[in-house]
Amino acid sequence: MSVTQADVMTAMSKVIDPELHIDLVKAGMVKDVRVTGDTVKLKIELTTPACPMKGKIQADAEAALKAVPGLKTFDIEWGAQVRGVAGGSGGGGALLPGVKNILLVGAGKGGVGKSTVAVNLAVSLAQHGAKVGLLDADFYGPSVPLMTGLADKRPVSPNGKTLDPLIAHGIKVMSIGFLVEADQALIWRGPMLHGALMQLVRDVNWGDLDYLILDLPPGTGDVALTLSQSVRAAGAVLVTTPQDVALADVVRAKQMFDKVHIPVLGIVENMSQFICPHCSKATHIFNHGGGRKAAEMFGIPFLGEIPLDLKVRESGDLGVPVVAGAKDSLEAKAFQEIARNVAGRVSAQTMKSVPLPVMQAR
Ligand SMILES: Nc1ncnc2c1ncn2[C@@H]1O[C@H](COP(=O)(O)OP(=O)(O)OP(=O)(O)O)[C@@H](O)[C@H]1O
Repeated sequence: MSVTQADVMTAMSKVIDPELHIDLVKAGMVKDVRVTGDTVKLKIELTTPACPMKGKIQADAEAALKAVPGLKTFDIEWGAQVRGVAGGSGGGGALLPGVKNILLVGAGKGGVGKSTVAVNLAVSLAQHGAKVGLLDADFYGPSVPLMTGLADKRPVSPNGKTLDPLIAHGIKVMSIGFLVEADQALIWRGPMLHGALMQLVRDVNWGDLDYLILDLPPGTGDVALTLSQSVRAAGAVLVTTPQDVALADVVRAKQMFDKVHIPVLGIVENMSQFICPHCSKATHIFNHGGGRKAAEMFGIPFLGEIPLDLKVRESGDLGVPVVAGAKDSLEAKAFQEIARNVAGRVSAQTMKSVPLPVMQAR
């Protein structure tokens, strides 16, 4: 009994991507199917290199191929092609045609670790193989230059009009902190802030990016409003600390994004517990579970929690994010898992807006 391409496609159409709730064939992930006798070679192209479901998809795809009658061996090549929101053209639209997905990192109030999450998320996605940019739009306290080790560097303009982003830890970086003195930015409001943000978005040579991550100022809706008028963000990640009082801030932040029609991808709980480096006992300094509670309250995903740890603070101050400097630490692993969860949520978001490709069996 000889195996056909149709048999292979039928088998693949039974494998469901658990994040996207759609089968691999309908999602256009199955490519280059070549059958030779009782052997098949094919490529499965995931929607992000940081796919949180790769293990499950791989196991299910292999089981489906093993069940094809007459098929003895198979060889799956794994790849990834990040898709963009806005009907596939990418969330950057006409303003940033090379940018597929714009992700916002926000918080209801300052000091909860929003910049720390934005930097580690960006570096972690790049470590998975994605092309990533990080734009520090926290005009009132830009900390990205310090956290990426670029505090004493300045971007250059090769043509006198646009700026090249700086590069650190595999990501492109731009910050208002590279361009103005800290006390200058503090007084910006309304039109000035709008103008400065648009410059950082439009007049920087971002090039082709899978993800452009924006570190937003805490609390304020000004930046989110400006962005929602010019680009289509794939969604926002909300950072909170676990205490009950932080819940009120998360509610405010969620309402702000709802108002400007930016979907909230999920909540990250930072400083969720302190693990004693001597006895490994967990202490819930700021309580525990507030982020999860907020996520349940809104019916949005809980993306994960980061412990309170000296390494996270020290690595931030040293300009080497913990996912780069202490890859195997508990904290880095927590950030990596959050990055995969975010990438998965973005893929699900793009599926809602991308017309599904027509699969052509060869
Ligand atoms: N999980 C953590 N463990 C230890 N220190 C942390 C952790 N997360 C953040 N920090 C530290 O807390 C301080 C504030 O973090 P960060 O600048 O990321 O917060 P933020 O919410 O962006 O603040 P702001 O909006 O005011 O700029 C930093 O010194 C950072 O290194």
